[in-house]
Amino acid sequence: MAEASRILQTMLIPTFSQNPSLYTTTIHSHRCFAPSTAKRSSLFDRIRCSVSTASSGTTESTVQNGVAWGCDADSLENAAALQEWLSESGLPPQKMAIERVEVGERGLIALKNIRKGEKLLFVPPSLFITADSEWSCREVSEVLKQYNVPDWPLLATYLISEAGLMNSSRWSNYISALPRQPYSLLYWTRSELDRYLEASQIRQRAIERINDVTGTYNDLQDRIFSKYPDLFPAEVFNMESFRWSFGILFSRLVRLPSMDGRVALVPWADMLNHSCEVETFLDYDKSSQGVVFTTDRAYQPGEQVFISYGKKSNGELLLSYGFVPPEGTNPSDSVELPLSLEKSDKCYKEKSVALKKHGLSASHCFPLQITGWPLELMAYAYLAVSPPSMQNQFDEMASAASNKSTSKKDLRYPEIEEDALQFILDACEASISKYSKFLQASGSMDLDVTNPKLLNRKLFLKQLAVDLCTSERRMLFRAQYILRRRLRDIRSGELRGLKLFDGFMKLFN
Ligand SMILES: C[S@@+](CC[C@H](N)C(=O)[O-])C[C@H]1O[C@@H](n2cnc3c(N)ncnc32)[C@H](O)[C@@H]1O
Repeated sequence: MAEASRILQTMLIPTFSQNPSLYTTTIHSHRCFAPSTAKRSSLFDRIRCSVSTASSGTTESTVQNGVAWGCDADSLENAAALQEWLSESGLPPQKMAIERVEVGERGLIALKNIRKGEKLLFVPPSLFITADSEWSCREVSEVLKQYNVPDWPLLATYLISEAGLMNSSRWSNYISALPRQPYSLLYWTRSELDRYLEASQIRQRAIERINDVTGTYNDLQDRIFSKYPDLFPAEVFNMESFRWSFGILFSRLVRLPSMDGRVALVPWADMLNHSCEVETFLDYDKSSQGVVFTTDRAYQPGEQVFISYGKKSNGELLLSYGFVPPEGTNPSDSVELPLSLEKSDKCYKEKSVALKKHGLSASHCFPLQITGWPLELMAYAYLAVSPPSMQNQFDEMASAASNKSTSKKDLRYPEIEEDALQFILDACEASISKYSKFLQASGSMDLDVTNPKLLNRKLFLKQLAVDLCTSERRMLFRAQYILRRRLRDIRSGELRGLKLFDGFMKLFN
């Protein structure tokens, strides 16, 4: 599904930050959707439905009245009109239909028995929206061509331009069935991010993303829209419509590996929800000349059909898609652990220089998974604790800490291993206490709210944050346990060594 990181690679503004390590296109599988989960999802979904319009009631200026197009996130009427239009426009008969579902509000359910290994969908290219799609308003497209606007901002502008034309756009049925307010951290206000996601590094990623979207809009506005006010009226092309269109792109854009990684909005295919249990993903099929996916499990009539949006952590799923899978169900889940060099370190300068040479800085985040942590994190820890006498190895350590390093050998410095593990443990425990503080306080948060819509929104965001923080803290607890065990083993080994040495000295004496 949406390859969110690509926005940062193709955007207009060269200063945009990049964090490619966190976004992968590969797919993972897992089991989830136990009955209890489904029950919670439907309750949760009910809150979500009333939340999609509720943010307009917030007092914060960053979330305004939203856009005039699209529909409520669970609307089936618009979805039915979309299905009809797609059939008339060349979508072949399908084995699935759009329905209200337990997971993801609306989704595709099987109408017939679907076998494992079956190809489904067959959406023809005439029904995709890509950077080459024809614009209803030619003049707008001519202007944008002159400025070589990259794919993501171009698609965002395309969507707004077509949406602004309402029924005269060829895509009006598609746009009407899109959520009016996509679930995404783009719609969280700064104080909501600060309040609910203080413990998680996803907060910073969300802030950067919001700034990127705002920066892109400002850049387009300054360089293009303000020069052609008749073609780009402010009532249509404004920050709010860009928040919407980027929210749609982040949650629905597909990268098609078999079309040289081209990005596209694929109506109908983008009604499929994500499951951590499946690995299958959307791609262009050259033989049938359409977007398809191949099922990796069987479905009975009435069951919801899923694809995978990729190997993404719960934080990344929240960031782009606005949901957090149930705890423990996402095998690709990871938490970012922030590490920093000690400012008081005698070699702070030399270590910073070594890190800089390899594209890192004196503070860096590394992903921890329930199964362990990367070699890069250990290398960074070695560097952080190494004494001045090891100065000759700083470069080697910094190189191994950067994921650009080609040699993936497991660096070992037995003389500082204990310090390095203790350094990681301290960082884990500092993080755990932030999460615990938030999770303990979350029970008593927001009770002063009197506006029911606002209460719904706050409860919904808080629940998402609690789910995210619980899953992130769980991985930190696991790392803490492994680190403590390793340290205990090292220390008891040392103790044994010391005792042996003592005994030997006594004998000698
Ligand atoms: C590509 S769209 C899928 C169709 C969407 N449900 C709709 O009705 O338009 C992605 C959005 O679906 C929802 N979604 C997808 N998978 C989900 C899941 N496993 N749990 C909860 N929501 C999910 C999220 O709101 C996400 O932003």
